[in-house]
Amino acid sequence: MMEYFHYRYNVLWAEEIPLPEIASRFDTPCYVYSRAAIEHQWRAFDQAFEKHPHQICYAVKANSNLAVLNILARLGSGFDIVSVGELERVLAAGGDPGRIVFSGVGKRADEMERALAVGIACFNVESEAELIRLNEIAGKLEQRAPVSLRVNPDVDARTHPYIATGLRDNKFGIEIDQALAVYARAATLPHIDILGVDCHIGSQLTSLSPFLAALERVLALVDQLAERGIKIRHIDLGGGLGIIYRDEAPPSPQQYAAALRQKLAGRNLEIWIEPGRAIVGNGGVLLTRIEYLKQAPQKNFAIVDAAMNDLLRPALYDAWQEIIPVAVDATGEPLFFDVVGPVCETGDFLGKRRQLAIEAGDLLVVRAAGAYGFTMSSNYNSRPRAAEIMVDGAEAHLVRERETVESLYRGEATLPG
Ligand SMILES: Cc1ncc(COP(=O)(O)O)c(C=O)c1O
Ligand SMILES: N[C@@H](CCCC[NH3+])C(=O)O
Repeated sequence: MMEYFHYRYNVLWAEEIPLPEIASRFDTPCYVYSRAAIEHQWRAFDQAFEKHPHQICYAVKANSNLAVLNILARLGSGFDIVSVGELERVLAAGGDPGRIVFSGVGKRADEMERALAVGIACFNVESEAELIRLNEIAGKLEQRAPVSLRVNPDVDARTHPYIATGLRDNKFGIEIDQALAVYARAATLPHIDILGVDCHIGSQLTSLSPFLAALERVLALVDQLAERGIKIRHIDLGGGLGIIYRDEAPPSPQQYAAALRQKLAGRNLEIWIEPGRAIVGNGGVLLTRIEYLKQAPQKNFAIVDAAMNDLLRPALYDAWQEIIPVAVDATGEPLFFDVVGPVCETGDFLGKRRQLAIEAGDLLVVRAAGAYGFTMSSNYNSRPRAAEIMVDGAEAHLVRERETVESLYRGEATLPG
């Protein structure tokens, strides 16, 4: 009798829909998400701040599937966006514009206009030039733009260099030493309303100390601003709390929130945060089928139907994500395999040297793929993007169709003549 994979340790899937059933209904590769897991994580953050005034602005870039956004909107979540595309997705999913913060170093004029028109909660402004542009556009619309300045606190997040954002060398934010001057300028601008101070130091952080170091610097700035008559209502500490992929031991949302609450005790400051990965990362898997096994004296390959275009993290960051067979009745000797996709790049792998007892045709899951999985996927090698499935109790819903091959060239043209 075939037993079906279901989740172990840190993931909370109440559901037990057999993944082979999902694969045969929706085909592979596909992303499978759990509503229960996503809701559980959002609530964990929300409850952990207890009575301290707070706002959880989920970072849409981690997973922008409409069903995911809708689940969070129904919980009353805020959203952190970085483009007008993300803004429209949040609105389409029923998100409240009054709970949206807009981050990013390169906001275009049309993006600012649209965000002002729908009445977002706050722009996290990343440079003086952006501030000036926002003031002009808000003026044209006869509005005042709500603003935090994103400061770069020069704190080492101790994460992969590609996803560390809070060091002086990174492109993000305004150097904290210059922040006072930029706030003073902002205070003179007629169409800018100063609300807060923002920072985000990086992603997949596995210890509290960089968050606390950044918060201390931000609080010192808040005090200096108060001395100059500039009142700050909230601090936005960004996202970045890490998850378990392998053997990391990140703080829980409870530990994280408790540490922040302690630092903010006695201050009249709301805390806003922008977690992405920690809300959805462990709420999703990538389901893929083995096309071929290729065994050689030196090396074995499991060639699967998902590839770097579906899940880029291993190729881009050398990220390790657990890969396990769906069926747990495997017989046969486990061997070491590189699990690779069909894309024509040597860097196209999902995992290296994984000990697996598998056969061609078997299903595998890549775990912790709910964040930065589908959202970083591409059509490289003209591969259609995978389907996305949401498991909700005893039901599995198709929440984004697999792309068709025809959709890959819709809107393109050959030259006339
Ligand atoms: C400004 C900003 N906020 C929030 C996030 C979300 O980060 P994470 O998914 O690590 O929580 C990011 C990405 O690192 C970001 O750049
Ligand atoms: N895409 C990255 C995280 C970057 C976060 C965006 N600021 C990852 O998969 O880990």
